[in-house]
Amino acid sequence: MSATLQSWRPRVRPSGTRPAIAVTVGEPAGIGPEISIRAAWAMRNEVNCVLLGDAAFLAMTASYIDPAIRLSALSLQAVRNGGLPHFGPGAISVIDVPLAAHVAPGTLDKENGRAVLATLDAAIEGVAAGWFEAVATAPLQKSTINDAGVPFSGHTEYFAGKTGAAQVVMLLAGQPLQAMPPAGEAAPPAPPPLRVALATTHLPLKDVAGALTVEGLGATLDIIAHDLKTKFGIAAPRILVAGLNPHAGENGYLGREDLDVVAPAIAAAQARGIAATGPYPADTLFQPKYLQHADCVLAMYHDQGLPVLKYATFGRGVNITLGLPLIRTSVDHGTALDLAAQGLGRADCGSMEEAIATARRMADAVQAGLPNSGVRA
Ligand SMILES: NC(=O)C1=CN([C@@H]2O[C@H](COP(=O)(O)OP(=O)(O)OC[C@H]3O[C@@H](n4cnc5c(N)ncnc54)[C@H](O)[C@@H]3O)[C@@H](O)[C@H]2O)C=CC1
Ligand SMILES: NCC(=O)COP(=O)(O)O
Repeated sequence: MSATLQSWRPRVRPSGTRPAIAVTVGEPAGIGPEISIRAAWAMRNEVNCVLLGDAAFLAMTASYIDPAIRLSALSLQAVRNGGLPHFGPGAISVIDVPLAAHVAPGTLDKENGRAVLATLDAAIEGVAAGWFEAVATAPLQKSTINDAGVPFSGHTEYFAGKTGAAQVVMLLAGQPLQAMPPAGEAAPPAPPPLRVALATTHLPLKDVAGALTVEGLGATLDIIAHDLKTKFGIAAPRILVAGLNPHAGENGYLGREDLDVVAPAIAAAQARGIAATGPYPADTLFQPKYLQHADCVLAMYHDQGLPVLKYATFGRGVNITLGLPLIRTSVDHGTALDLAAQGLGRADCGSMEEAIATARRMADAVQAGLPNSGVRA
């Protein structure tokens, strides 16, 4: 990727236009193509979703979903030569990134692994070139990319590597579901959105403790505070930090990391003006009485934070990569090969719609911070 950091500076959105958001359609044998098409079509009046994937395969899929859906295909070279055309909302734009092999829904084929990666590369290229304001990614199958011969642990790490980001943070966010009130009673106020960031991402559990350092956690807290301000419009983000060990280490009797690493990182962040507190025992941290006074929880590892978030919000959650020089959001679920194998119409596209809507809100917040921008978040 040849883009310099300067070239990531977003352009001012022309007034009256829809933001262009790249949507990578993910693993072709999974539900990604279907939920990408459905979400792009449902949201076409607010967002110009540009699908990145195999144009012929997407056209066939769209025709089975609903013959009324219109797609306009472009070649990547045409966009490189002439920029992204300003189509209206009557059709979804597709930039053709051809697959190598026929797709059998539900059945993985490593022959297509590199084509999936090529969609990510095209999305990154398009943001650097100013075609897109953000990227929303449908789920891909990490194992297929590895089977295709490319070591790959996730979009998060891949986008970090390709954009030269020194450190990134995975954050999942969603609106918790509320129980229905008894008949005749008013519903209580909606809870605030739950945001859970991770200090470590796709790492075997045995390696987590060794990966936590005072400096690394400090950089993670800096990224969360910075991006919640600039991309979410939260003026002074409040971050609750979970401990690593049971009971946050029980004063050193259940592990020293909370005393020796987590607490000093929090103290140093506080000295830099960041409203971080903790470490709190993770098992009791996720209670409304704490969460209502917080903008984000920082969990120490993947399965400490994400089961809580997904239990509360599955199907409407969004995965956001902080610390990148671009906006990248994704769904809260995987490729659901089991559903894809059964045919179209089984997958819920709520999380994909929320990923696109979140990317749009973040793009609006960035636009609101640009000089000469008329857009307000
Ligand atoms: N953003 C991404 O690219 C992500 C990719 N993955 C990848 O997906 C692959 C499969 O992961 P799994 O752990 O099997 O999780 P999965 O999310 O694909 O499936 C878990 C269960 O949830 C259901 N499910 C998932 N999405 C659904 C939807 N939209 N509507 C209705 N039901 C849905 C599935 O049918 C299955 O029963 C792995 O390779 C994993 O790495 C997982 C999470 C995120
Ligand atoms: N559990 C989240 C996940 O696996 C998604 O990872 P990424 O592909 O967004 O890095």
